[in-house]
Amino acid sequence: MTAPWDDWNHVLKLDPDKELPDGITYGDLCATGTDAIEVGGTMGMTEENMTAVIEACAEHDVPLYQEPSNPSVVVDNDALEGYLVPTVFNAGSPFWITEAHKEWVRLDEDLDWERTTLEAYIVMNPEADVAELTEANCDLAADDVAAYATVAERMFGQEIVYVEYSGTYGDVDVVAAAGEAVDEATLFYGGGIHDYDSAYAMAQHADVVVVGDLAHDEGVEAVRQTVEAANDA
Ligand SMILES: CC(C)=CCC/C(C)=C/CC/C(C)=C/CC/C(C)=C/COP(=O)(O)OP(=O)(O)O
Ligand SMILES: O=P(O)(O)OC[C@@H](O)CO
Ligand SMILES: [Mg+2]
Repeated sequence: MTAPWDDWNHVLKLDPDKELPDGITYGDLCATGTDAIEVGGTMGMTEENMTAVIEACAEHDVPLYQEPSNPSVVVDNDALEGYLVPTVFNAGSPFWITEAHKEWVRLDEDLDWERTTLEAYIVMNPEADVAELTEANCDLAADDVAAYATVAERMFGQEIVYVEYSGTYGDVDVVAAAGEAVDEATLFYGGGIHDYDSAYAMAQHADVVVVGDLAHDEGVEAVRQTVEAANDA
């Protein structure tokens, strides 16, 4: 069975808690050629700001996914293609591995399984909000990350493995090791991609590169270059 992300090279992650650069619209960002948009972030998420970004992107022709950071911000919106729900494999607290998910299932009587897929995160930047929140053990060598990727794919049947360096550019050798380790799963890489070369280098090893802050800090042309690199790699 094929999933949409099997065909993706590039994802744009928009943070509802961050502004866009002056003169740039969500429509401009949707038109960069990215394969999909994920709406999410760690801090400052609300149903209201999530919905505002989803609605702003809805009229543009790009697949739209919510990446909820906790069960209370999951929004029901027809514009969404689906939900990409993190689980953090190297979290220090089980809340971020399965407990938040248990609460979601307990409280949501009508969970949309058809449109819900997990992302098996391996969080690598100790300075990132996501690392602090989840108390992630980021002290991992390339072989640790590769082994986590295998655990995610082979033992937990995960479709998406996500090496997350949010806010900083990662170690290419680590991403390469994860790339070697996965077979059927789709490998996402995110963190610090800021131009053609940084996107191209990671896209050599990851199936999908995720670009976040660049959209908020630089804007359309910079994002477009990362799309080009992801497609060239
Ligand atoms: C069960 C449900 C519906 C949700 C739980 C989902 C889980 C386990 C979330 C934990 C990890 C998390 C908060 C993911 C959000 C996506 C992410 C990693 C965003 C990047 O965040 P940062 O760049 O660290 O934070 P800011 O950009 O917001 O500062
Ligand atoms: O914001 P950046 O550093 O591009 O990271 C992208 C994404 O992986 C964040 O979850
Ligand atoms: Mg961020």
